[in-house]
Amino acid sequence: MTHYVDSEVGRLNTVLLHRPGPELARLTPRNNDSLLFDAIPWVGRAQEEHDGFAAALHERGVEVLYLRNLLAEALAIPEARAELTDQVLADPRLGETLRRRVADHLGYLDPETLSNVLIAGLAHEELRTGPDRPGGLVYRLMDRHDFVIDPLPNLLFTRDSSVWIRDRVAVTSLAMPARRRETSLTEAIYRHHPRFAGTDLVYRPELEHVEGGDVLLLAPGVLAIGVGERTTPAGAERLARRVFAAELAHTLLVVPIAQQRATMHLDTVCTMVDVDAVLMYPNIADTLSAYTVISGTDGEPRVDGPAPFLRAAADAMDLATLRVIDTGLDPVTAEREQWDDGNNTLALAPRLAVAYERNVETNAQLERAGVEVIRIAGSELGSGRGGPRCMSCPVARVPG
Ligand SMILES: NC(=O)NCCC[C@H](N)C(=O)O
Repeated sequence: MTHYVDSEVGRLNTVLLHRPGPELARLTPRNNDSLLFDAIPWVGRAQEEHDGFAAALHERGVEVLYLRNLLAEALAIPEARAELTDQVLADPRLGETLRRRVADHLGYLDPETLSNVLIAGLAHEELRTGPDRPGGLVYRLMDRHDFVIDPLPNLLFTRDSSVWIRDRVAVTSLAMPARRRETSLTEAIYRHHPRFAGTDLVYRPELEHVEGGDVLLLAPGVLAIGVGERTTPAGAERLARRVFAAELAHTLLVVPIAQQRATMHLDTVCTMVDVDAVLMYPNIADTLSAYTVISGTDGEPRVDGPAPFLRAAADAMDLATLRVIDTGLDPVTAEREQWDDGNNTLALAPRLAVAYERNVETNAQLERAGVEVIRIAGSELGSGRGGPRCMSCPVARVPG
């Protein structure tokens, strides 16, 4: 099995998705902000929409791996099980008594049920306690709406917790507390699942913050990385050092983006739809800049710039120009469609992209520019503020 990704647009062979499940049913008006959702999704409809997304990929010959299944399979391996339960039990909120109770509870679960609990979390009332099984002071003082193990509704956005760069995987370091535990699951899958035996990790969750939505593989050997609300400049520098040391890339473009929710990741404003074309939010196309980082002869990253992003990218990619397809014909439409993930397309091959159907103008722009658009429904999926690219982690693409 070849796991290899060196571009955004090489024909997609294998992708990692997460079909949303009970973790979405944990969202309430009390917790949706801290869990990074803008609304309370209708779970059944979100699942239907996600199945539509997966079916569109299947129809085009893409192998779809589901994170929930890989996790359950990995949890059948004792080391993986021990690591993941220890990690949950290390939560300092628990205290000794509750920690013992949770350990008992998890100890009885089969791998599939444990996988579901690690994803959906454990609610206060789901933990069996009683005179013979006391929860202790911490449990007594918990609000019944609190979670003993927090749910991971953003696991849906598999792009962010790991990124394949050639034959290595970067397990990222997520910035938001609500998402941190996601990478313990992805790391366990890559380290323990037989399918990924022998895969080297080029980045790890304990390093400086880097999120996958900020990493674009512009061309073989050329990465762009957004720095803003999530990925930090220190994270970008660390990733540069690691990919240079492993000879996975020769150039990394560091792209500052506004530190706000609408532009939380670089892929919310820019995705690639052809080897020489990006779909880009027009309100920033002319102002986006990039620092070009290359590996110096002494191994230290050498930094040039800033320069306009489109110029720096074309130079690094050895192109005369990088074509820009912009989202929306007027600034208001562009702003609305950018918010609804119009820019966030997933390329299945050059000039073939999956996009949310609701972004009518953006999709028409893509078609005018010669890109075939596979439209999917996303009214419920979009409540987490992510589109087709955010919801997919390419594991194998035809090399560029
Ligand atoms: N690459 C992406 O833009 N992913 C979308 C992440 C959305 C999620 N609710 C978050 O705030 O992290």
